[in-house]
Amino acid sequence: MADATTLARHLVAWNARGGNGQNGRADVVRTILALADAGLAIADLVAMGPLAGEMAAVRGESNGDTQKELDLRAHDIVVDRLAGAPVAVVGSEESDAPVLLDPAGTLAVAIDPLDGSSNIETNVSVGTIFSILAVEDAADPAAALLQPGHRQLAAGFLVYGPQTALVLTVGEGTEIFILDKRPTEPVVAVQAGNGWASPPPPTPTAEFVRMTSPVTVAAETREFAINASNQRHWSPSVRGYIEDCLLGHDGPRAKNFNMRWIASLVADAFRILRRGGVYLYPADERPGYRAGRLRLVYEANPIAFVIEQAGGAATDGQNRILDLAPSHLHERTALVFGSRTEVMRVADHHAAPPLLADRAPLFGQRGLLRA
Ligand SMILES: O=P(O)(O)OC[C@H]1O[C@](O)(COP(=O)(O)O)[C@@H](O)[C@@H]1O
Ligand SMILES: [Mg+2]
Ligand SMILES: [Mg+2]
Repeated sequence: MADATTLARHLVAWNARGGNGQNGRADVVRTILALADAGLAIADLVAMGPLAGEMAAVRGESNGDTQKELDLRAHDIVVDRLAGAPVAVVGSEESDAPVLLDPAGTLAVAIDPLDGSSNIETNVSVGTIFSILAVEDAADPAAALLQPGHRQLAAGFLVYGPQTALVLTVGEGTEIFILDKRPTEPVVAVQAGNGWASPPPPTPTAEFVRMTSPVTVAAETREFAINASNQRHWSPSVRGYIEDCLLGHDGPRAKNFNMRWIASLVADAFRILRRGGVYLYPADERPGYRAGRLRLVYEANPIAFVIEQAGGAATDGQNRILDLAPSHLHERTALVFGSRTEVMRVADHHAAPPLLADRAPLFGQRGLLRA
């Protein structure tokens, strides 16, 4: 359920609680509103699909990933909107080097302008992930992007799905806002002789409206998310964990599990926020995947901040994501997040990897799914 509070009102109240601009909150507010504005424009583009052009057409390559038309358009929209905010630098998935903006800006933004690019042409949810950090050295603003995730001032993501949703944390819990595009009725009273033949038309709006309560990730779950087509590349720890889930009621977990994989991190994260679950994108032995697939600075860190603030957990299998020190903007990491007890169980498997051949009726030599 939504309450009447808009994103702007929510942030103005947060700023007031912090002393109205005495501690840099006003700059964070302006930056979040600029990102929300970018989200509106990207949502419109996504909704147009092929009517707006060949959004899934491959246009280039950046940091080992292909860039599609919508990736680049989303990047341009974000940089354009952030140019009017107090932002010194943007570290984007779609740009090898950080993009320098206002030299007097106090903030750095790390961004995945369009997450879930493999879904663009399929009418499945995609999104935008963002992280806001303080610039500490005005002479080298890009250094701010390499702070560990626990130093994020704010983070969140947008999902362009059946609903356009904005998930946000400023370090005081996690909130969900839903885009409300219903027109507002005019407040002008129609009186005889006032010149109005009929009421003025309703004003179109586009407001993010807050859901009533902060979101909490269920501690327990029976649902996991992993790209199972990579099973043959997984480590014994990951195989052991997934095998236990697949054995269901008859296995060591003594309960049946469901599986979901949307292949849009934002959409999988949104589902986990709403009904629990665990997401795994582990590292594996393939070239390009040995440090994982997802990016620490603009994917894992903001998702981890949002999930922790909602009571969940996020690790690389062993270490807390928010404690990792990035060495470069496009660094990859393994990522496991979601329901706390389940994330801890995955960590237990990493701490004591099972002997695969001894224990794996599904994946071992004698298994149904031979490794
Ligand atoms: O295609 P795969 O290997 O299943 O990977 C899917 C994952 O990759 C991502 O699409 C990576 O993000 P980008 O689309 O921003 O590159 C995640 O959203 C998603 O969870
Ligand atoms: Mg992404
Ligand atoms: Mg992307």
